[in-house]
Amino acid sequence: MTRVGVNGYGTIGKRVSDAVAAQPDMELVGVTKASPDYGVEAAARRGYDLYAAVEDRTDEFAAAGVDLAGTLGDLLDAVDVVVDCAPSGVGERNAPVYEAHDTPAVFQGGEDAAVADASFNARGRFEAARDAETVRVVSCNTTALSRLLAPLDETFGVEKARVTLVRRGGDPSETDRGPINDIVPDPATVPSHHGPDVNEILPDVAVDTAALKAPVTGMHTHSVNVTLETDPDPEAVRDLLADEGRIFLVPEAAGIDGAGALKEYAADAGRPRGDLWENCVWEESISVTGQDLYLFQNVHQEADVVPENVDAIRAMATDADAAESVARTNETLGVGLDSRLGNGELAHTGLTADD
Ligand SMILES: NC(=O)C1=CN([C@@H]2O[C@H](COP(=O)(O)OP(=O)(O)OC[C@H]3O[C@@H](n4cnc5c(N)ncnc54)[C@H](O)[C@@H]3O)[C@@H](O)[C@H]2O)C=CC1
Ligand SMILES: O=C(OP(=O)(O)O)[C@H](O)COP(=O)(O)O
Repeated sequence: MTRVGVNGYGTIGKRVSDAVAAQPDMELVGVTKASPDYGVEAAARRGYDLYAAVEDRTDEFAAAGVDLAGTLGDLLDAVDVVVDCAPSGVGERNAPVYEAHDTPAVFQGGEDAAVADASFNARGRFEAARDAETVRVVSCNTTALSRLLAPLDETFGVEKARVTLVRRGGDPSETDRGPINDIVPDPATVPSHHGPDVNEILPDVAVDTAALKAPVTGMHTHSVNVTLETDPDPEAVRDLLADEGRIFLVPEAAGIDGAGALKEYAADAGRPRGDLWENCVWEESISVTGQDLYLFQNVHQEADVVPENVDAIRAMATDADAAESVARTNETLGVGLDSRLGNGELAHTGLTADD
């Protein structure tokens, strides 16, 4: 049983906590909060022990009537692995604390690659995390690109990938984010961090990325062009991607035309928080002209890194190999939406079309 703590209970932390708690081979020892806000209620409802992320703020919790099991240091001493889900850049500041407690740590993609011994994606770089003291799960966009480019490279060879990322401005709960009335190159320079970050996972894949931010909160959208080393027909690409457990081919017949309908579909399928853990590749967008493949994919930024965090913990703390870990994570969370509509079964929800 791997004992896990989660430091930072925000968008990613609360999802990683639930995913860890669902694993039969992991125990969620507790989560930290930086302040006694509404997140405290969510943790309490799930029965998670609460620790203060910042020692000198324990009085705030007492004043709000919130019971604490201890502080971050107590949590670190009680776990085999801590998952840092603090805001971007704060993870780097937390790193010496983890080291002082001799606690292996998983960081998130908002941190620079240098924060950890290895960058991680289960599809491309599981073994790199084996026995590492520190691992960084790459960002949501980088995770999605790695999941897509790894099988394309293995099967058809990637000569060069060019990706334009239209990033959501902020998460739905982030009222202070933007833009609210523009589409902004972000960064205006090329490449964005995503291409070099993909190379932390797939060092031999040539990839250029350019990124913008748009006034939406639901999902990121990628416009992908990959020059392959062969010229497969679109059917072969479709079949390849359909076999990837963490890619959902959005079927044309579903009438799903954007992030709003995708999120509605996920909620209807019984997904917690309407989460889409998979890359959502628009099936009808898969086009091949000679060696050039084109497609669109959507990425639920709040969710796709969650199964990767679970696998990163397993890679660091157990002997499980990539296939075993991914299968177990997918099974326990219910990752893998069915592209065939109307088959009377809503993927992995336990619901049937009659419910
Ligand atoms: N939200 C997203 O779309 C994604 C975020 N990430 C990365 O995940 C990390 C976390 O991001 P979010 O969950 O979005 O942030 P968030 O702001 O939603 O959550 C961070 C939480 O950490 C708490 N916190 C503040 N100071 C802390 C400290 N010193 N120690 C521990 N916790 C502290 C905050 O109160 C908050 O509850 C970042 O590195 C981010 O780049 C990665 C993929 C997607
Ligand atoms: O990891 C993410 O995006 P990224 O892959 O564009 O860095 C998350 O969506 C967080 O991005 P943010 O830094 O815009 O909050």
